[in-house]
Amino acid sequence: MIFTETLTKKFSSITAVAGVSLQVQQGDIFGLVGPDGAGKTTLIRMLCGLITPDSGSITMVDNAASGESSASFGYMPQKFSLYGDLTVMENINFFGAMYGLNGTIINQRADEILQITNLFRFKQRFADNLSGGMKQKLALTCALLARPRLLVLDEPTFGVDPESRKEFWKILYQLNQEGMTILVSTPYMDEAELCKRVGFMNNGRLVVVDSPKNMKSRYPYRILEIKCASRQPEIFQGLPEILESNFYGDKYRLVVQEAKIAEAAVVEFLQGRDIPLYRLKETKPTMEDVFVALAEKEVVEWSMSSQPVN
Ligand SMILES: Nc1ncnc2c1ncn2[C@@H]1O[C@H](COP(=O)(O)OP(=O)(O)OP(=O)(O)O)[C@@H](O)[C@H]1O
Repeated sequence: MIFTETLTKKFSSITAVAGVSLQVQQGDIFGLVGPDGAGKTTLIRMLCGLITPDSGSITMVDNAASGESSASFGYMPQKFSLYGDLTVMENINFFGAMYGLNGTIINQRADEILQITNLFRFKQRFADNLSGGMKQKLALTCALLARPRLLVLDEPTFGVDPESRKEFWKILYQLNQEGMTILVSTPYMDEAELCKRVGFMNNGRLVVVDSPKNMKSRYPYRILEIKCASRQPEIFQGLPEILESNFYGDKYRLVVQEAKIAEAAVVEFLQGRDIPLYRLKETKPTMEDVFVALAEKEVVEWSMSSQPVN
C-alpha cells in the first residue's frame, strides 16, 4: 500500500530521515517506534504529502480501489487542532466541510463513527470539556470522516491514560478488521506489541522491520529476574557478566549475554555479601527490552544478521 525508496529529508544540518525504504502492506497495522527525534513524525509527514522529501520516492497503491493509483487516507497528526469552543458535532461539521463532504453525508458518517468511538452521547459537549482520551477519539472521528482506506496516526494516544489507550486500540483493531490499513507511531511499547509489524527508527534510519514476535525472538541478549533481600538499585551494576541492571520496586531485571554464566556470578556475588536470594529466573524479553537494546546499542550486527528490512 505504501512503498518508499531511500526517502531522505534534511533540515539544514540535521538529517531527520535518512534513506528510508519502507513497505506497508494492505491490511497491516504497522507501528513506527524509536526514540525522540528519531524521524518518525518527519517520515509520516512526508508520507502524507505535508513536507517534500529531498530525495527518494513514495508510492501509494490502493488495490481495493481498482484503477486508482493513490490511496485515500486519513491523517491524525501529533497535535490535532480541535476547536475547544465548538461542540463535538460542530468540530465534526467543520472538518467534514474541509474534506468537501456535504451536510447529509457528514451527519450519516458522524452517527456511524461516533458509535464506534463511543462519543455519540457527547455530541453537544464542547471539545474543551472533553477528557484527554475523548479529545483523541474526537480527533480520530474527524480523521475517519473521509472513510479512508489508510489511516495514518502520529502518537495518537500520547499522554492518555492506560484505560483510554486500551479503548483507542480496540477501535483501531475494529477498523483494521473492517479492512482499514493502519500506520501508527507510538512511544508506548505495549502498543507496539499490538501491531502486526513494527519498524524501529533511530537517527533517521529505519533500523529493523519485523513482527513484535520475531523482534523479541531476535533479541540478542538474555534477561534474568531476581528477587533478593537487597533493595539497593545499583547493587549489580559493575558486575562484568551484566550488561544492564534495572530495579523495579522489589525485583531486579538484568540484561546479560550468557544466562548460565551470569546466574552463577549473581549467586556468588550475593553469597559473598550474605544477601539472601529469594528467586532467580530467566524471563522472556519484552518489546521494551527490544526498544532499549535497539536505541542504546550499536545494532548494525543485529539488523544485518536478521532478515532484510522491507
Ligand atoms: N521543521 C523542522 N525544522 C528543523 N528541524 C526539524 C524540523 N522537524 C523535525 N526536525 C528535527 O528532525 C529530527 C527528527 O524529528 P521528528 O520530529 O521527525 O522525530 P520523531 O521521531 O517524530 O520524534 P518525537 O517522537 O519526539 O516526535 C529531530 O532532530 C528534529 O529536531
